[in-house]
Amino acid sequence: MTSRLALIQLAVTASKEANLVNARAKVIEAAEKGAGIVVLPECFNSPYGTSFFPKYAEPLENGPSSIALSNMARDAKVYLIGGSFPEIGPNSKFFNTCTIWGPNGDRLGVHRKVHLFDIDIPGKQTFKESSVLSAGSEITTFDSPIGKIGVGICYDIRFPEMAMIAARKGCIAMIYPGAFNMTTGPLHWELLQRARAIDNQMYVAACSPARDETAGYVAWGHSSVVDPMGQVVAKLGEKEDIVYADLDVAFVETSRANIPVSVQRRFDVYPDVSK
Ligand SMILES: O=C(O)CCC(=O)C(=O)O
Repeated sequence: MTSRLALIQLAVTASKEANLVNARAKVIEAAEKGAGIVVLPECFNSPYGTSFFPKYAEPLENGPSSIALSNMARDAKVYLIGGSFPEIGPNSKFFNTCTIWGPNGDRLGVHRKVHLFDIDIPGKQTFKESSVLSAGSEITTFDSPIGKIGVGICYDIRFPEMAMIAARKGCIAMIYPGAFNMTTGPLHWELLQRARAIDNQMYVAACSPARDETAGYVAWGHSSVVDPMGQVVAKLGEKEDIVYADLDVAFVETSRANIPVSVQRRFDVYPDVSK
């Protein structure tokens, strides 16, 4: 069983309306090229930055981005992992939120970024999402025609537990809308995808916005797909583009059977890794 995955490395602008129009055109193009599962990047409809989150935030129910994403998924007849957008949620709290849509336009899942991006590499990259955002607290999976798929957002990829739990719940892929930067991108973007893929013998894909050198936060780009043996099977440069890869469930099964680490774990030795 296979399905073609498309990652849309969208050129995000300051105009939410223009971003939604561009995203729609690209989702339809990906579907015409045979994609059954389509992914948009983190903050696909707004610039990425704490000052932008409250300005661009919208509710989950009947906000312009949710309506546009539902229509895109329905009109293109695809499973759509709708990147993320700043959400104004319960008690007026802000979240970095990914919505997942089915080919009939129904919402299949919601992932609120669990691990907020708070880092400080002096002189290079400082960011504090927690100054504005609240964190989600759920591991998110949804059912696709080729099996369960897990969803995280960007910094979530640094936390192996999330992908491991998703894999142990039966996921065959983890998909991360993300926007690494010019410091951590070259160091860790691909390595983390390959690490999570090998840890769990699953496909891992990460979808970035295109690089905009004029933006306050410059995204690394390089949206890519890694297979269950840890090989990079598709990778973009930094410009706006779409990359495709066929997800093959049989390859997940063979990888897990050939190197059976998932059934060799010694939970008797490490029942709780927090200790
Ligand atoms: O982990 C990183 O280096 C980057 C994470 C990030 O940009 C994000 O979570 O939005």
